[in-house]
Formats: sequence, C-alpha cells, structure tokens
Amino acid sequence: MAPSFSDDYTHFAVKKGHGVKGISELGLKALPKQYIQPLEERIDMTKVLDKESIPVIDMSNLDDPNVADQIANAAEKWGFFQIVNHGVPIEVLEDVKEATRSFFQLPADEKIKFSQENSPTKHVRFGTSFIPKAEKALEWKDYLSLFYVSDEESSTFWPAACKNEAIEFMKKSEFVIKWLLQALMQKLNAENMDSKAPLLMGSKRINLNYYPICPNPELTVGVGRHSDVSTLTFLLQDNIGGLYVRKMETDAWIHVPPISGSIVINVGDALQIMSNGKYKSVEHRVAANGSNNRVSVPIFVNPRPEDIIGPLPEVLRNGEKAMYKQVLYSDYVKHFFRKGHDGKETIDFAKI
Ligand SMILES: COc1cc(/C=C/C(=O)SCCNC(=O)CCNC(=O)[C@H](O)C(C)(C)COP(=O)(O)OP(=O)(O)OC[C@H]2O[C@@H](n3cnc4c(N)ncnc43)[C@H](O)[C@@H]2OP(=O)(O)O)ccc1O
Ligand SMILES: O=C(O)CCC(=O)C(=O)O
Ligand SMILES: [Fe+2]
Repeated sequence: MAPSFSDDYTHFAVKKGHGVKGISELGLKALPKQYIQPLEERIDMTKVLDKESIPVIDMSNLDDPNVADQIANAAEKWGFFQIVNHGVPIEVLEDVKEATRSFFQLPADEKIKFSQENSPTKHVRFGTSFIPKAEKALEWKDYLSLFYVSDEESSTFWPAACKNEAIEFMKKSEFVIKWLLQALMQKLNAENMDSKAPLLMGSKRINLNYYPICPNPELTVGVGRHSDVSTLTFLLQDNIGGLYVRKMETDAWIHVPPISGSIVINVGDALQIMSNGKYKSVEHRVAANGSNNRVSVPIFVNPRPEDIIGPLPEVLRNGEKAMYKQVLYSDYVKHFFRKGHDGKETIDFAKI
C-alpha cells in the first residue's frame, strides 16, 4: 500500500524494500522531504564547465608506450578518465546493464530478501540511498552490492536475475584492470605486479545502481559528493548521463558524457594512499533525473579487507616523506560506511 505521511516514505523505501524506485512509481508530484538535500549539496549548474572533459584514452594498441603515459598522466592530473577499445565485449556490457534493470524490476518482496536484515550472506546487500541511518538527507538511488569471494559462492547466493551477467562482466574486465594497474605501478617504479596484485586487486565488489525518475531532481542527488575507497573503480554507465567529477583543486565540476562502449576509470583512496598522493581520488557525484531511469555498474577493485595499506616502499625509496599511515583496509572501509557521503573527508582517517 502507498504510504500516506511524509515519514512513512522512509519506512516504505528503506524498511519495506520498495526503494526509491517504489516511490518513483507512486507518481508523486513533489519529492518527499527526507530526500531534499541542503542547498550546498545540490548540483549547481553554474559551477559546471561545459567546455571541459576528462581524458578519453584509446587502448587499442597496448604496445604503444604512449597509452601507459596517458593513463598515468590522467590518474595524476584528473583522477578520472574514460577508456575505449579496451577489449571487454560490447555484449557483456549490454547484458550486465540489462540484468541490472531486470533485478530492479523484481517486486519489492523479492528484492528485500537481499536486504542487510534478510540476506543469506553479508556479501550480498540490496539497499537504498547510501547509509540511511547515518545520513541527514537521503539520496535518490537503489543498489545491489555484491562482494566477490568465489564463483561457487556467487553462483549460490547472488540473485538469479543478474548473477551470470555480473560475474561475466567481472571476468571479462580482469585483463584490462590488471593492465591499467600495471601501467600505473610502472610509473611509480613499482613494477613487480606478481607480488603487488593481491594488494592492488585482491578483492572486488560489483554494485548495480538504479536511479529512477525523480519528481524534483534539482532538490536532491543520486549520489552525494564522495571519493571511492577502492584502488581503482571500473565503471559502466548507460546512455543517460548525470555523473559529475570535481575539477581538481577547484570548485568547478565536469560532466562525464556517456560514450557507447566506454568504461569510466577512477582512482580510489587506496591508490592515492599507496602512491603517497601522486595518483588522486577525486570527488564525484550523480545528479537525479526527472525524465529517465538510469543504471550504472561499478566494479570496485580493492585490497583485501585484511591488508595493511600505506605508501608503497618503492615510492618512499627516494626519501619522500610519507603523507599517510599504515591502516588496516577493512578499518578504512568501515570508516567510510559509518557516515554519510562527505566529499574527500574519508582520507583524513589515514593522514599523518
Ligand atoms: C552503497 O552506495 C555507495 C557505495 C559506494 C562504494 C564505494 C566503494 O569504494 S566500495 C569498495 C569497498 N571495499 C570493499 O568492499 C572491499 C573490502 N571489504 C571490506 O573491508 C569488508 O568487507 C567491509 C566492507 C568493511 C565489510 O566488513 P564486515 O566485517 O563484513 O562488516 P559488516 O558488518 O558487514 O559492515 C560494516 C559496516 O559497513 C557497512 N557496509 C558493509 N557493506 C556495505 C555495502 N555494500 N554498502 C553499504 N554499506 C555497507 C554497513 O553499514 C556496516 O555497518 P552496520 O552498522 O550496518 O553493521 C560508493 C557510493 C555509494 O553511494
Ligand atoms: O553512477 C555513477 O555513475 C557513479 C556511482 C558512484 O560514484 C559509485 O557507485 O561509487
Ligand atoms: Fe563513486
């Protein structure tokens, strides 16, 4: 049944498993007040630079040393870039976007089986907004978050509507992810990828994000300002648009235009820490949309929860002063998940 009072919307979306998709489908004329963001957190279009864009890097010739240079340069100067001709088949990308729509199309009583309270495993979580119990205002997004442990575990516990497509996307992306990390390590003189791979890409989480049509998109956000806590994020977006990235060291924002077949790559906090600040995790946010539903599928490439992360010895070899302490990665991630989105604040947890 549709909720009648404003406070009931939180119950309906968060506790009953309808999510913001359920609210969207009620056809309300006005946004429930819980979703109204303070003015400073809404996207101010006068701060968007429409003539600038993040780099787009063609990966068709991996033997060209220029490719690795462009990647390291983009990770340093922008923290965000798009890649094209990266080798992940277009059908795999289309299939995982379609599987995302199929999962969110399920009735609430099917999706709620995967909520924090009901899920058969901590590794599968369906939710809405970011951390509703810690947020001052809610965000206009539903998600399914899948932590990869093994094919067997995924096959047993991940929802049938999307598991094969999500696993395939992860598998087919493995080569290019490793190549990107190798190129980034080379530029830090930390070439030994065989020994570094577990730390850089020892765990993966894939999120399926659903941003339904919103009655007053200008009053809220799909995702608030944050940087990812990953090493790298490998993000597939559909053709709707709405992802904005902060231009480094300014208060201006740049839109990331959908490019068919491309993948958006961003540096996460773990790589900023390991590179002692050479590569930067940059704030980004997602606008809500008044006319179209949007999906996105980030693969968060991470250290393992039990890893200790800090500036790599190779980076400090030349006497450079460490800017970050050694921290247990799961402590870092738990700190991120303890509060609402707060821009680049999370990294203070690791600062010396
Ligand atoms: C959802 O909207 C988002 C998400 C994001 C995500 C950006 C990223 O960069 S995700 C990459 C995170 N890295 C990893 O998952 C790999 C390392 N994993 C770990 O260290 C651990 O698995 C763990 C995530 C810390 C969980 O540890 P565990 O011991 O199993 O502890 P829990 O009790 O399950 O969780 C602790 C605490 O975290 C919250 N939480 C856990 N998982 C999620 C999740 N998938 N989504 C949201 N919140 C999660 C949870 O609230 C727990 O606290 P409670 O108080 O509820 O118990 C970016 C932007 C977005 O909008
Ligand atoms: O939906 C997007 O384009 C980005 C989402 C995001 O930033 C995240 O899930 O961390
Ligand atoms: Fe993000």
